[in-house]
Amino acid sequence: MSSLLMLNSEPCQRHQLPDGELFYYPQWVSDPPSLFEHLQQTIPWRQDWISLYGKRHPLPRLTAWYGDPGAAYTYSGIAMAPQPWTPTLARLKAALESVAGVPFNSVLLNYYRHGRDSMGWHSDDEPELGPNPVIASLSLGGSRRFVLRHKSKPQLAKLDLTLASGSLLIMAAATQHHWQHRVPKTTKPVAPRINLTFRCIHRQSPENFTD
Ligand SMILES: O=C(O)CCC(=O)C(=O)O
Ligand SMILES: [Fe+2]
Repeated sequence: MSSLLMLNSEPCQRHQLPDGELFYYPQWVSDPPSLFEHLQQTIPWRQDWISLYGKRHPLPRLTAWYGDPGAAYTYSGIAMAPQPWTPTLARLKAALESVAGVPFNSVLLNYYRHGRDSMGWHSDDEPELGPNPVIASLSLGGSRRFVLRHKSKPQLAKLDLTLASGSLLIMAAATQHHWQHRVPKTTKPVAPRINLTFRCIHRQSPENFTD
């Protein structure tokens, strides 16, 4: 697998958002099609469901969750038990830690099969991610729009990015506190896409609470 993971960290585009910070590396993975195919074929993709007003709906994408034992996480109301790191995901994690300068202990993988798969407006601001989480987002396969909007200043323009195959987007500083993001559906024909978001889940230990 090592040939799949020759990684470049230049050039980097910095987007200094009001109340947030993004770094974008358009070509971070050297051979995106091979890494896409490897993950598409070896990850046990699963269909999750959410309950809305008592009715169950399939999430419009497939997911998988890997991480250190104990990095349990609740995502969109779904409790995710992490699977142990594969060699490929462990290598990606180590390389991303050195670019981002922070440790990661888990990764959420999303598989967008076609343009009707999507992710709605949200922030990655669950308490277990801590106050200013650094999130490293790797994209492979079809390019999709990734849109950000400020939560409390609607006068600020949305930031409309297209995440290319092999790109790395790092979201840092207070971005998750002040901004939401989404991957909208599209009626244009698009190739399947895999996105990986590396995160650090802080365990909620009893000594964190004072009474
Ligand atoms: O697919 C993407 O680019 C975004 C994924 C995302 O926002 C998430 O996993 O929280
Ligand atoms: Fe997100």
